Amino acid sequence: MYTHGTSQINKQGHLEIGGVNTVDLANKYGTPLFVYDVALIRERAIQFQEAFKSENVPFQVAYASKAFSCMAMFQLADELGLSLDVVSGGELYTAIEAGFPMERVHFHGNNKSLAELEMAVEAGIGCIVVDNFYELSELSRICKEREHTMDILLRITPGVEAHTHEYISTGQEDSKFGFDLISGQVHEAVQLAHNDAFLKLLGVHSHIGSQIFETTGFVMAVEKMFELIMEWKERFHFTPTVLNLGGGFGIRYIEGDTPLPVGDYVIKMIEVVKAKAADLNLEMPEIWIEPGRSLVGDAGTTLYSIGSHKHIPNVRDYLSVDGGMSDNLRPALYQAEYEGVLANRANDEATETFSIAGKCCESGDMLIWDLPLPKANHEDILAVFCTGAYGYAMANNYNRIPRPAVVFVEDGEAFEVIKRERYEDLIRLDLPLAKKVVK
Ligand SMILES: Cc1ncc(COP(=O)(O)O)c(C=O)c1O
Ligand SMILES: N[C@@H](CCCC[NH3+])C(=O)O
Repeated sequence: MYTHGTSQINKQGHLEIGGVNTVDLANKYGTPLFVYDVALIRERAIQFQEAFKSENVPFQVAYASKAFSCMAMFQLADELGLSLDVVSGGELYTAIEAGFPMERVHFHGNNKSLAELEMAVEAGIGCIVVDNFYELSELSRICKEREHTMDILLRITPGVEAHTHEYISTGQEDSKFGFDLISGQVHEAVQLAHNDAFLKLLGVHSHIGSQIFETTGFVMAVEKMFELIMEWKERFHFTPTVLNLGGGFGIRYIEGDTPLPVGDYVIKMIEVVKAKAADLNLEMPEIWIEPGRSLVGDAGTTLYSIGSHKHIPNVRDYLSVDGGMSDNLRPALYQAEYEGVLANRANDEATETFSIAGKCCESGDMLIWDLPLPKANHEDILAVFCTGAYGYAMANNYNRIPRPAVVFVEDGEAFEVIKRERYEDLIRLDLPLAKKVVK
């Protein structure tokens, strides 16, 4: 079994996470169930922060909350001294309700609504990452009306293509995100923002993509940024004090995935920024990053109850579980791959090969193809690893399947942080047909 974080197999042969028996968790909270290894989240946050501290560089590590957001997660992020990257009014609202310090909130998004911008300004958040000209002018107006000065970054698409799935690659020229560099629109944006009375332009942001295993793309993005900085210095007398290099640090989902230790990405970024700043005789800027997946991804495990088994002679064995694309859209959306074990028989030898199907009414609702497992049936619990990022966050009610519960585990204790949806929750916003349909 792939052991990571605090996961291990206990004396009964059960998968244990955070010192808690996952079979007990499944019995107590039901399945599907997301289980988060809090110690692993802490460890990752500390590794990112320590890398910056070891190089004595001013920094912010902002948790990209789109990976998994709920009030308890935001409170944990606060406790860990992380900043918070939000991309919608909903994420911001969750942060406000969680009591997250607003000065450490950064707001992203390629189409923030006017109501969202107003909400962010009124909440007094720390920074807005401006994505386009429309947002720039509307934010300027909103701040002017309120005589509120807002710190901003400009998001640029540096023209760097990350080696990852095309749906999660964001740094290339042909992208919906940010100001384009090749056409020169970024210069116009810098000039406008720098001259604005109520916007304080701190610097620039780039996010080249997600699930990245190497540092080359980040290095290229930094190099591009410094070419721009020299131009802005000369043309507009503007020198950024903040460079935000985004997130995207990869994790190991399956054997063969080769992420770097998180500190290595940071050290490499610092090395190039320091060298470039020294070369060009510029002051060292603050470096901000925004990890999502690498903070919570492999800390999450989903427990499912196994149900039906379909054996097709000489073709395949399907084992169906009580969740699927409703709690993990990634296999259907990105052909993402996962590993899993039987949580209740984690030591048993894998003698069979099963393909794990979800229960949604879609042939594409497959969680794992060809998973080696012991002979399994409806009495078993399947644990799927590394579901902590973009799992619950992208969960949905397709087929009116209620979304699972989420528990945090640490030091032998479990805390429910999101309740399981009930059927009543599914119809909470439904309204009955107002009048009889006239035929
Ligand atoms: C702007 C921005 N920052 C940070 C992230 C977090 O990425 P990841 O979860 O891969 O670290 C994303 C998502 O890809 C993003 O779009
Ligand atoms: N949701 C994606 C990543 C997109 C990240 C946001 N820009 C995933 O599961 O890999």
